[in-house]
Amino acid sequence: MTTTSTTTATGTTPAVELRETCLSFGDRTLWSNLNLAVQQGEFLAVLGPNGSGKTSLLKVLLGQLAPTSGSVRIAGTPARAGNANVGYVPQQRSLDEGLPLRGRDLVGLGVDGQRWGIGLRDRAKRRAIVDSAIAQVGAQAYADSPIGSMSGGEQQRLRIAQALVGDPKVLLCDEPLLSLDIANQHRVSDLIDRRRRQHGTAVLFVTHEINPILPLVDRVLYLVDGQFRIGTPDEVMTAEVLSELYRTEVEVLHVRGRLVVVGTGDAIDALGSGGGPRPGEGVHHTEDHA
Ligand SMILES: Nc1ncnc2c1ncn2[C@@H]1O[C@H](COP(=O)(O)OP(=O)(O)OP(=O)(O)O)[C@@H](O)[C@H]1O
Repeated sequence: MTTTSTTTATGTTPAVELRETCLSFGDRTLWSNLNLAVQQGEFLAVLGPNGSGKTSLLKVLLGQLAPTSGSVRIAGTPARAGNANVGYVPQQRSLDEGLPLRGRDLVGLGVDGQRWGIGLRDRAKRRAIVDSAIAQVGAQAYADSPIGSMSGGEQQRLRIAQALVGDPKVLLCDEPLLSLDIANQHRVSDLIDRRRRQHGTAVLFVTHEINPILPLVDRVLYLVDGQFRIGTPDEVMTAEVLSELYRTEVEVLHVRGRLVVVGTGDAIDALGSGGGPRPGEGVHHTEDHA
């Protein structure tokens, strides 16, 4: 296993670095020989069909899952659970309406779980940190309301505030736009984009839909059935590359600045890729969530 971290041409340590990483469950390999350095402020979209290992990759970076082999570093140190350098926006679950938790309490959980402690003398500092995180996502108007009474978009902004409250170097987002309308998709993705530009936070953004974030994406990691490709959207989102990955003929159309990926459901099912796209989705990336 590698023990040292590389530096880039500009002398900075990558925010995320995987070297010769492999993840297997039993005889199923999700990926192997994965080499990836994500730089500070870089926006990496992680794409792939259901079951291809996107969430598992985030779990490896969170230190919740050990890779089968290879090394995983966050800001130069081995990945480990509870790392203050990592902020995490989990897959959206709708929060229980009866949950006795205000928006600011949810954000505060991010403080308590990180480096700040909860002693009495820290209260003023803690409040200032939480207020600042709430302001950064523009959630002041509803931060004192019960979380269960908020809309999906409002809840999602507060989840992002929770993930950012410890000022992490890496932000991991698991389908953060799911079930949001287009206006809220834009608000949430703009927030994340502003953060990485202003603070140099690296973003790994798992999604089934690249179009809502296409203008923000520096590179794509596309996982399919044990294979992967890494490159700019122009390099990876091509008929040639995706047909090779999916092992079937896939077309990529450019329609009014959007990418439309077309394949047949039958052919995708035939891949046996641990699930494939959801019923009726084809190869996905076809429409925004409306
Ligand atoms: N702890 C585990 N033990 C065994 N198999 C697992 C474990 N965790 C995940 N898997 C399997 O690994 C595969 C990848 O799961 P993962 O959740 O990473 O996929 P995904 O790409 O995020 O899928 P989706 O798009 O549906 O969220 C799945 O087939 C899953 O059942």
